[in-house]
Amino acid sequence: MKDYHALPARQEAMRLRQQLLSPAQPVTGPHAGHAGPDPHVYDGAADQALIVRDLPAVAPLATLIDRLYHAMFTRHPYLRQLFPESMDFQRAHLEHAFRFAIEHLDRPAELAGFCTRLGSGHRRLGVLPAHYHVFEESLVEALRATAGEAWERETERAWVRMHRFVTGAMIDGAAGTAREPGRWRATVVRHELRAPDLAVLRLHPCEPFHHRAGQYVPVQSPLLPHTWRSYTLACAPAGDLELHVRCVAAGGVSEALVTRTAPGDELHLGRPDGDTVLDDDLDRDVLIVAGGTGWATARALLEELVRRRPLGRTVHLFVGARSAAGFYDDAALTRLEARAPWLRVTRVTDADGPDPLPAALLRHADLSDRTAYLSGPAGLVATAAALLRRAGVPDHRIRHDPFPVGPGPVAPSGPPPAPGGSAARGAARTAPAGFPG
Ligand SMILES: NC(=O)C1=CN([C@@H]2O[C@H](COP(=O)(O)OP(=O)(O)OC[C@H]3O[C@@H](n4cnc5c(N)ncnc54)[C@H](O)[C@@H]3O)[C@@H](O)[C@H]2O)C=CC1
Repeated sequence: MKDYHALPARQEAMRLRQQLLSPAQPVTGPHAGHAGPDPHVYDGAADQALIVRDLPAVAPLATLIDRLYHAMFTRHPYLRQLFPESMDFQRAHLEHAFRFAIEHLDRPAELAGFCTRLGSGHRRLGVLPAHYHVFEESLVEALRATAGEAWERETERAWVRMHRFVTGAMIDGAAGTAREPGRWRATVVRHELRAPDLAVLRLHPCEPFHHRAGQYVPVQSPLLPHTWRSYTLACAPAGDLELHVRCVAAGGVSEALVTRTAPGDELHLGRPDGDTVLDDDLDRDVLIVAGGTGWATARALLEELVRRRPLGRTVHLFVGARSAAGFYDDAALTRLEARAPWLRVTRVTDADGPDPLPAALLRHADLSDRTAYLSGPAGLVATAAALLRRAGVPDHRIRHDPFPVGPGPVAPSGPPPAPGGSAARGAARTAPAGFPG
């Protein structure tokens, strides 16, 4: 039955992909009719140079994006219903996605890999390949309206090629996962308030759901249609799922999950993602640094380590909270400690002095020869990553999730603008996907 649905979806994706990449595919306006980029020979560096050169003509990107959405919803009003009521988060994400694509255009293989994953994840949003064409028309309209008379058509063609390159990879990603559901349903089976602003939720997936320890998952509550936020799953794969959610602001998904969700409610989950996972071969000691609800990642990794028994290896966990009461899941940590003789735990609170987690790390004699997993507030992750790099840990052995979306300059090449300097390249470090909370 699943195959029955997967086949037409795959055929439709292939047809639209071919159409998008076809030389005969018209682009709106008088300069229509250029070839779309072949992903294998695409000269992203040349397009990047053109786009970056003429970026001031379409700046600020926020205005360009306003015009793009305006054009899209004017031409196709039905598309508005695919988006959340407030478009603020969406606009910020799209701006970040543009910056990310432009910055990575001179590394097409890396960009394509990222977009393939993004496309798989976008299936949960109900995005169809046909929507990408509508988006392209709206993009071109917005570019022309923003740049005015001075607009270079060659630069426009570079934008269109970039868009087609990105969407081609996204369509491939969506087609490659067409056998999976685009989203999963999960029932809340337990909801515990561990602090007035912090809840631990236990979820029972209604369909088979596969993730790896340390990955995050986009979550949608029926209380906020079309709004998704990512949370790290605080468990190794073993049936039910656990989320640790701190409510940071009113009106968002976190508030809905903490204050307005109860057992019996149904949530939607997107495809799990993230590279903060254990290597297949545990070939060196492990260091885990977790602050606040970043403990969710640490707990998942530790559960997996207990299952795999890292013989001959040690694992050192540095876990931090603002105060002793902030160790909201200490019973679980104590249980894990009892089962793991190879585990050493250092608990710190802000009463231990300024920047207690980084300070505790510095006191730890040897940081160099290990694989490190970092999770929690972005400032903490950036500081810890910088300390580890200074201690000689190579980038590919410093694992953490992408930093939250934020504005930044578009640079023609080099690493994404992560706080604390260049970041590990094994995974996307600043990314248009939602940052797990
Ligand atoms: N996969 C991941 O990386 C995950 C990230 N998070 C993020 O973690 C954060 C957790 O927030 P809370 O629980 O409110 O944490 P919190 O603000 O209560 O801080 C927890 C610990 O981190 C330390 N810390 C905070 N900011 C720091 C900084 N700039 N530099 C050095 N140390 C710092 C504190 O001293 C404390 O020990 C949220 O922003 C959430 O989005 C949460 C879960 C998973």
